[in-house]
Amino acid sequence: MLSLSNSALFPVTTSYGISRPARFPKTINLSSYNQKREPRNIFCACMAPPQNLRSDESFAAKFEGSLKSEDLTTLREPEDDSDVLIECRDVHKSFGEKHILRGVSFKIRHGEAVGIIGPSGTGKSTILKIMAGLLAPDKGEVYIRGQKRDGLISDEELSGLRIGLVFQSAALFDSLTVRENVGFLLYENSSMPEEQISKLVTDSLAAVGLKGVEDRLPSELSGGMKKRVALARSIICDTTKEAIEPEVLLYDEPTAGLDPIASTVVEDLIRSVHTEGQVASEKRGQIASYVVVTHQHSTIRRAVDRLLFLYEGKIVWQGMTDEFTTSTNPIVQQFASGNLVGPIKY
Ligand SMILES: Nc1ncnc2c1ncn2[C@@H]1O[C@H](COP(=O)(O)OP(=O)(O)OP(=O)(O)O)[C@@H](O)[C@H]1O
Repeated sequence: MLSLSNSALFPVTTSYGISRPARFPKTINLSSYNQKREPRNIFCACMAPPQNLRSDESFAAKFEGSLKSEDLTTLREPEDDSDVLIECRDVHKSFGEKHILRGVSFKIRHGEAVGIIGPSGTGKSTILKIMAGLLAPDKGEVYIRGQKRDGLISDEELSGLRIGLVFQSAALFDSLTVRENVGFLLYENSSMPEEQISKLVTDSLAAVGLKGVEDRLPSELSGGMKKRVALARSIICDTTKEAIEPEVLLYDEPTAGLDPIASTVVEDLIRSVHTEGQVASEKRGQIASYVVVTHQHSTIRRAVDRLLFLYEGKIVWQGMTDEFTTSTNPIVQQFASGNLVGPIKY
Protein backbone atom coordinates (compact mmCIF):
# COMPACT_ATOMS: atom_id res chain seq x y z
CA MET A 1 0.00 0.00 0.00
CA LEU A 2 1.35 3.38 -0.92
CA SER A 3 1.39 6.01 1.74
CA LEU A 4 2.83 9.46 1.96
CA SER A 5 5.00 10.56 4.84
CA ASN A 6 2.97 13.05 6.86
CA SER A 7 1.27 14.62 3.92
CA ALA A 8 -1.72 14.11 1.71
CA LEU A 9 -0.23 15.76 -1.29
CA PHE A 10 2.55 15.06 -3.70
CA PRO A 11 4.63 17.95 -5.05
CA VAL A 12 2.58 19.73 -7.62
CA THR A 13 4.91 19.26 -10.52
CA THR A 14 3.16 15.91 -10.78
CA SER A 15 0.43 15.12 -13.22
CA TYR A 16 -2.43 13.87 -11.11
CA GLY A 17 -3.99 11.88 -13.90
CA ILE A 18 -2.55 8.70 -12.46
CA SER A 19 -4.92 5.77 -12.59
CA ARG A 20 -2.36 2.97 -12.46
CA PRO A 21 1.23 3.11 -11.42
CA ALA A 22 2.71 1.82 -14.65
CA ARG A 23 6.22 1.08 -13.43
CA PHE A 24 5.55 0.06 -9.84
CA PRO A 25 3.15 -2.85 -10.30
CA LYS A 26 4.21 -4.84 -7.24
CA THR A 27 4.63 -2.23 -4.60
CA ILE A 28 2.09 0.52 -5.08
CA ASN A 29 -1.57 0.87 -4.63
CA LEU A 30 -2.44 4.50 -5.22
CA SER A 31 -5.99 4.30 -3.95
CA SER A 32 -5.32 5.99 -0.62
CA TYR A 33 -3.39 8.72 -2.34
CA ASN A 34 -6.03 9.17 -5.03
CA GLN A 35 -8.79 9.56 -2.47
CA LYS A 36 -6.95 12.46 -0.93
CA ARG A 37 -5.82 14.19 -4.06
CA GLU A 38 -7.86 16.80 -5.84
CA PRO A 39 -8.75 16.09 -9.47
CA ARG A 40 -6.41 18.23 -11.48
CA ASN A 41 -3.22 18.43 -13.40
CA ILE A 42 -0.74 20.74 -11.78
CA PHE A 43 1.17 21.86 -14.83
CA CYS A 44 0.13 25.39 -15.62
CA ALA A 45 0.96 27.91 -18.13
CA CYS A 46 1.24 30.23 -21.05
CA MET A 47 3.84 30.37 -23.74
CA ALA A 48 5.25 33.85 -24.15
CA PRO A 49 8.83 34.11 -22.97
CA PRO A 50 9.51 36.97 -20.58
CA GLN A 51 10.59 40.12 -22.34
CA ASN A 52 13.23 42.73 -21.69
CA LEU A 53 15.12 40.96 -18.93
CA ARG A 54 18.53 42.49 -18.61
CA SER A 55 21.33 40.34 -17.31
CA ASP A 56 23.00 43.31 -15.65
CA GLU A 57 19.93 44.11 -13.64
CA SER A 58 19.82 42.58 -10.19
CA PHE A 59 16.44 42.26 -8.64
CA ALA A 60 17.57 43.94 -5.50
CA ALA A 61 18.57 46.96 -7.56
CA LYS A 62 15.34 46.78 -9.48
CA PHE A 63 13.24 46.97 -6.34
CA GLU A 64 15.44 49.14 -4.18
CA GLY A 65 14.29 52.42 -5.65
CA SER A 66 10.68 51.44 -5.50
CA LEU A 67 10.47 49.79 -2.10
CA LYS A 68 12.08 52.40 0.10
CA SER A 69 8.88 53.41 1.74
CA GLU A 70 7.49 51.12 4.41
CA ASP A 71 4.05 52.53 3.91
CA LEU A 72 2.38 50.07 1.55
CA THR A 73 -0.08 52.68 0.39
CA THR A 74 2.77 54.58 -1.23
CA LEU A 75 4.73 51.54 -2.36
CA ARG A 76 5.67 51.62 -6.01
CA GLU A 77 6.21 48.40 -7.93
CA PRO A 78 8.38 48.44 -11.05
CA GLU A 79 6.23 49.76 -13.86
CA ASP A 80 7.07 47.05 -16.37
CA ASP A 81 5.08 43.88 -15.67
CA SER A 82 6.32 41.78 -18.58
CA ASP A 83 8.50 39.72 -16.22
CA VAL A 84 5.72 38.90 -13.75
CA LEU A 85 5.28 35.12 -13.55
CA ILE A 86 2.64 34.89 -10.82
CA GLU A 87 0.38 37.60 -9.50
CA CYS A 88 -2.11 37.33 -6.66
CA ARG A 89 -4.63 40.12 -6.80
CA ASP A 90 -6.90 40.82 -3.81
CA VAL A 91 -7.02 37.15 -2.84
CA HIS A 92 -9.48 36.14 -0.12
CA LYS A 93 -9.81 32.71 1.49
CA SER A 94 -11.90 31.48 4.40
CA PHE A 95 -12.20 28.10 6.05
CA GLY A 96 -15.65 28.01 7.61
CA GLU A 97 -15.91 31.07 9.85
CA LYS A 98 -12.16 31.70 9.75
CA HIS A 99 -11.27 34.49 7.33
CA ILE A 100 -7.65 33.68 6.70
CA LEU A 101 -6.73 35.76 3.65
CA ARG A 102 -8.44 39.15 3.37
CA GLY A 103 -7.14 40.76 0.24
CA VAL A 104 -3.62 39.56 -0.48
CA SER A 105 -1.88 41.14 -3.47
CA PHE A 106 1.67 40.67 -4.71
CA LYS A 107 3.70 39.79 -7.80
CA ILE A 108 6.47 37.26 -8.27
CA ARG A 109 8.83 38.30 -11.05
CA HIS A 110 11.17 36.28 -13.22
CA GLY A 111 14.44 35.65 -11.40
CA GLU A 112 13.21 36.55 -7.93
CA ALA A 113 13.84 34.81 -4.62
CA VAL A 114 10.96 35.83 -2.37
CA GLY A 115 10.25 34.93 1.24
CA ILE A 116 6.83 34.94 2.86
CA ILE A 117 6.97 35.41 6.60
CA GLY A 118 4.47 36.10 9.35
CA PRO A 119 3.03 34.63 12.55
CA SER A 120 1.78 31.04 12.70
CA GLY A 121 -1.66 30.42 11.30
CA THR A 122 -1.67 33.61 9.30
CA GLY A 123 -2.17 31.84 5.97
CA LYS A 124 1.31 31.44 4.49
CA SER A 125 0.86 27.81 3.44
CA THR A 126 -2.62 28.68 2.22
CA ILE A 127 -1.32 31.36 -0.15
CA LEU A 128 1.32 28.92 -1.46
CA LYS A 129 -1.39 26.37 -2.24
CA ILE A 130 -3.44 29.06 -3.96
CA MET A 131 -0.42 30.07 -6.07
CA ALA A 132 0.17 26.41 -6.93
CA GLY A 133 -3.46 25.99 -7.97
CA LEU A 134 -4.22 23.40 -5.30
CA LEU A 135 -6.70 25.71 -3.57
CA ALA A 136 -9.00 28.21 -5.22
CA PRO A 137 -9.46 31.68 -3.75
CA ASP A 138 -12.97 32.60 -2.59
CA LYS A 139 -12.48 36.03 -4.10
CA GLY A 140 -9.71 37.70 -6.06
CA GLU A 141 -7.56 36.43 -8.89
CA VAL A 142 -4.36 34.58 -9.61
CA TYR A 143 -2.59 35.45 -12.86
CA ILE A 144 -0.02 33.10 -14.35
CA ARG A 145 2.18 35.08 -16.72
CA GLY A 146 -0.63 37.50 -17.30
CA GLN A 147 -3.34 34.91 -17.84
CA LYS A 148 -6.07 34.68 -15.26
CA ARG A 149 -6.43 31.26 -13.74
CA ASP A 150 -9.97 30.24 -12.96
CA GLY A 151 -10.15 28.15 -9.82
CA LEU A 152 -7.74 25.26 -9.60
CA ILE A 153 -5.10 24.25 -12.09
CA SER A 154 -6.78 22.18 -14.74
CA ASP A 155 -5.67 19.73 -17.40
CA GLU A 156 -6.85 22.19 -20.02
CA GLU A 157 -4.34 24.85 -19.11
CA LEU A 158 -1.68 25.38 -21.70
CA SER A 159 1.87 24.59 -20.85
CA GLY A 160 4.30 27.45 -20.22
CA LEU A 161 5.06 27.79 -16.53
CA ARG A 162 5.66 24.90 -14.21
CA ILE A 163 4.84 25.50 -10.58
CA GLY A 164 6.24 23.10 -8.03
CA LEU A 165 5.34 22.99 -4.37
CA VAL A 166 7.81 21.37 -2.01
CA PHE A 167 5.91 20.40 1.10
CA GLN A 168 7.16 20.99 4.60
CA SER A 169 6.98 17.29 5.41
CA ALA A 170 8.92 16.21 2.28
CA ALA A 171 5.89 14.04 1.40
CA LEU A 172 7.83 11.01 0.20
CA PHE A 173 6.11 7.76 -0.63
CA ASP A 174 7.03 5.47 2.24
CA SER A 175 6.98 2.25 0.25
CA LEU A 176 9.09 3.53 -2.63
CA THR A 177 12.85 3.73 -2.72
CA VAL A 178 14.59 7.07 -3.01
CA ARG A 179 15.15 6.37 -6.73
CA GLU A 180 11.45 5.67 -7.26
CA ASN A 181 10.44 8.74 -5.28
CA VAL A 182 12.77 11.10 -7.10
CA GLY A 183 12.01 9.65 -10.53
CA PHE A 184 8.30 9.17 -9.87
CA LEU A 185 7.11 11.75 -12.38
CA LEU A 186 9.33 10.43 -15.13
CA TYR A 187 8.52 6.78 -14.44
CA GLU A 188 4.83 7.63 -14.61
CA ASN A 189 4.62 10.24 -17.32
CA SER A 190 7.55 9.90 -19.68
CA SER A 191 8.61 7.29 -22.18
CA MET A 192 12.22 7.52 -21.12
CA PRO A 193 14.06 4.21 -20.61
CA GLU A 194 14.58 3.26 -16.98
CA GLU A 195 18.38 3.56 -17.23
CA GLN A 196 18.04 7.14 -18.43
CA ILE A 197 15.65 8.01 -15.60
CA SER A 198 17.98 6.33 -13.16
CA LYS A 199 20.85 8.49 -14.41
CA LEU A 200 18.74 11.66 -14.03
CA VAL A 201 17.79 10.58 -10.52
CA THR A 202 21.45 10.11 -9.62
CA ASP A 203 22.27 13.53 -11.10
CA SER A 204 19.44 15.21 -9.18
CA LEU A 205 20.51 13.55 -5.95
CA ALA A 206 24.10 14.63 -6.57
CA ALA A 207 22.85 18.20 -7.10
CA VAL A 208 21.43 18.16 -3.59
CA GLY A 209 24.52 16.55 -2.13
CA LEU A 210 23.30 12.96 -1.80
CA LYS A 211 25.18 9.95 -3.12
CA GLY A 212 24.51 6.23 -2.90
CA VAL A 213 21.06 6.51 -1.33
CA GLU A 214 19.03 5.49 -4.38
CA ASP A 215 18.00 2.11 -2.99
CA ARG A 216 17.11 3.27 0.49
CA LEU A 217 13.56 3.69 1.76
CA PRO A 218 12.48 7.05 3.26
CA SER A 219 12.38 5.43 6.71
CA GLU A 220 16.14 4.88 6.41
CA LEU A 221 16.85 8.61 5.95
CA SER A 222 17.23 11.44 8.43
CA GLY A 223 14.82 14.39 8.34
CA GLY A 224 17.37 16.56 6.54
CA MET A 225 18.04 13.85 3.96
CA LYS A 226 14.30 13.50 3.31
CA LYS A 227 14.07 17.22 2.65
CA ARG A 228 16.96 16.96 0.22
CA VAL A 229 15.32 14.01 -1.55
CA ALA A 230 12.17 16.13 -1.86
CA LEU A 231 14.31 18.90 -3.36
CA ALA A 232 15.87 16.44 -5.81
CA ARG A 233 12.38 15.33 -6.83
CA SER A 234 11.33 18.93 -7.38
CA ILE A 235 14.20 19.72 -9.75
CA ILE A 236 14.21 16.59 -11.89
CA CYS A 237 12.73 17.12 -15.34
CA ASP A 238 12.07 15.33 -18.61
CA THR A 239 15.05 16.21 -20.79
CA THR A 240 13.51 14.58 -23.86
CA LYS A 241 10.77 17.21 -24.07
CA GLU A 242 11.14 19.78 -26.83
CA ALA A 243 10.70 22.84 -24.68
CA ILE A 244 11.03 23.01 -20.96
CA GLU A 245 9.12 25.82 -19.36
CA PRO A 246 10.56 28.04 -16.70
CA GLU A 247 9.61 26.87 -13.29
CA VAL A 248 8.64 28.58 -10.08
CA LEU A 249 9.27 26.52 -6.98
CA LEU A 250 7.29 27.14 -3.83
CA TYR A 251 8.94 25.86 -0.65
CA ASP A 252 6.89 25.47 2.51
CA GLU A 253 9.22 25.75 5.50
CA PRO A 254 12.08 23.84 3.87
CA THR A 255 14.35 24.17 6.91
CA ALA A 256 11.81 23.59 9.69
CA GLY A 257 13.14 21.10 12.22
CA LEU A 258 16.67 21.02 10.81
CA ASP A 259 19.81 21.73 12.80
CA PRO A 260 21.65 24.95 11.85
CA ILE A 261 24.16 23.22 9.59
CA ALA A 262 21.56 21.10 7.81
CA SER A 263 19.55 24.32 7.38
CA THR A 264 22.53 25.98 5.73
CA VAL A 265 22.91 23.04 3.36
CA VAL A 266 19.26 23.25 2.31
CA GLU A 267 19.35 27.06 2.05
CA ASP A 268 22.38 26.89 -0.23
CA LEU A 269 20.72 24.17 -2.29
CA ILE A 270 17.67 26.33 -2.78
CA ARG A 271 19.96 29.10 -4.00
CA SER A 272 21.99 26.78 -6.19
CA VAL A 273 19.08 25.39 -8.23
CA HIS A 274 17.92 28.91 -8.90
CA THR A 275 19.16 30.71 -11.96
CA GLU A 276 18.74 34.44 -11.99
CA GLY A 277 17.62 36.98 -14.53
CA GLN A 278 18.48 36.43 -18.18
CA VAL A 279 20.16 33.11 -17.46
CA ALA A 280 16.91 31.78 -16.05
CA SER A 281 15.05 32.54 -19.25
CA GLU A 282 17.62 30.72 -21.37
CA LYS A 283 18.33 27.58 -19.38
CA ARG A 284 16.05 24.64 -19.92
CA GLY A 285 14.32 23.29 -16.89
CA GLN A 286 15.93 25.62 -14.43
CA ILE A 287 14.18 27.31 -11.55
CA ALA A 288 13.36 30.81 -12.71
CA SER A 289 12.00 32.08 -9.41
CA TYR A 290 11.15 30.70 -6.04
CA VAL A 291 9.08 31.55 -3.02
CA VAL A 292 9.97 30.32 0.46
CA VAL A 293 7.67 30.29 3.46
CA THR A 294 9.86 30.26 6.53
CA HIS A 295 10.16 31.18 10.18
CA GLN A 296 13.93 30.76 10.26
CA HIS A 297 16.14 33.84 10.35
CA SER A 298 18.97 31.97 8.67
CA THR A 299 16.71 31.03 5.76
CA ILE A 300 15.53 34.62 5.45
CA ARG A 301 19.12 35.87 5.37
CA ARG A 302 20.59 33.17 3.15
CA ALA A 303 17.92 32.05 0.76
CA VAL A 304 15.76 35.05 -0.17
CA ASP A 305 16.17 38.60 -1.46
CA ARG A 306 12.74 40.12 -0.97
CA LEU A 307 10.26 39.57 1.83
CA LEU A 308 6.50 39.74 2.10
CA PHE A 309 5.08 39.96 5.62
CA LEU A 310 1.65 38.40 5.96
CA TYR A 311 -0.40 39.36 9.00
CA GLU A 312 -4.12 39.24 9.70
CA GLY A 313 -4.90 38.26 6.15
CA LYS A 314 -2.90 40.94 4.34
CA ILE A 315 0.60 41.81 3.24
CA VAL A 316 1.41 44.46 5.84
CA TRP A 317 5.04 45.02 4.89
CA GLN A 318 7.42 44.16 2.11
CA GLY A 319 11.04 44.99 1.60
CA MET A 320 14.47 43.66 0.76
CA THR A 321 15.91 41.12 3.20
CA ASP A 322 18.44 43.54 4.64
CA GLU A 323 15.62 45.94 5.53
CA PHE A 324 13.91 43.34 7.69
CA THR A 325 15.97 43.90 10.82
CA THR A 326 16.15 47.68 10.42
CA SER A 327 12.48 48.22 9.71
CA THR A 328 10.62 50.72 11.88
CA ASN A 329 7.30 48.96 11.26
CA PRO A 330 6.19 47.83 14.76
CA ILE A 331 4.82 44.51 13.49
CA VAL A 332 8.09 43.69 11.73
CA GLN A 333 10.17 44.89 14.68
CA GLN A 334 8.27 42.66 17.08
CA PHE A 335 8.49 39.66 14.78
CA ALA A 336 12.20 40.17 14.05
CA SER A 337 13.06 40.47 17.75
CA GLY A 338 10.62 37.84 19.03
CA ASN A 339 9.33 40.33 21.58
CA LEU A 340 6.19 39.35 23.49
CA VAL A 341 5.12 42.98 23.67
CA GLY A 342 3.79 44.58 20.51
CA PRO A 343 0.95 44.60 18.04
CA ILE A 344 1.10 40.84 17.39
CA LYS A 345 -0.96 39.08 20.07
CA TYR A 346 -0.72 35.39 20.88
N1 LIG B 1 -8.05 22.85 4.60
C1 LIG B 1 -8.28 23.57 5.70
N2 LIG B 1 -9.43 23.48 6.37
C2 LIG B 1 -9.69 24.21 7.47
N3 LIG B 1 -8.81 25.11 7.99
C3 LIG B 1 -7.63 25.24 7.36
C4 LIG B 1 -7.30 24.49 6.18
N4 LIG B 1 -6.07 24.85 5.78
C5 LIG B 1 -5.65 25.79 6.66
N5 LIG B 1 -6.59 26.01 7.60
C6 LIG B 1 -6.49 26.98 8.70
O1 LIG B 1 -6.12 28.22 8.13
C7 LIG B 1 -5.20 28.88 9.00
C8 LIG B 1 -3.94 29.21 8.22
O2 LIG B 1 -3.24 28.01 7.95
P1 LIG B 1 -1.84 28.02 7.21
O3 LIG B 1 -1.31 26.62 7.29
O4 LIG B 1 -1.98 28.62 5.89
O5 LIG B 1 -1.01 28.99 8.16
P2 LIG B 1 0.54 29.27 8.22
O6 LIG B 1 0.71 30.73 8.25
O7 LIG B 1 1.24 28.54 7.13
O8 LIG B 1 0.90 28.65 9.64
P3 LIG B 1 2.28 28.05 10.21
O9 LIG B 1 3.27 29.17 10.19
O10 LIG B 1 1.91 27.65 11.62
O11 LIG B 1 2.66 26.88 9.35
C9 LIG B 1 -4.98 27.98 10.19
O12 LIG B 1 -5.85 28.41 11.21
C10 LIG B 1 -5.41 26.62 9.69
O13 LIG B 1 -5.91 25.83 10.73
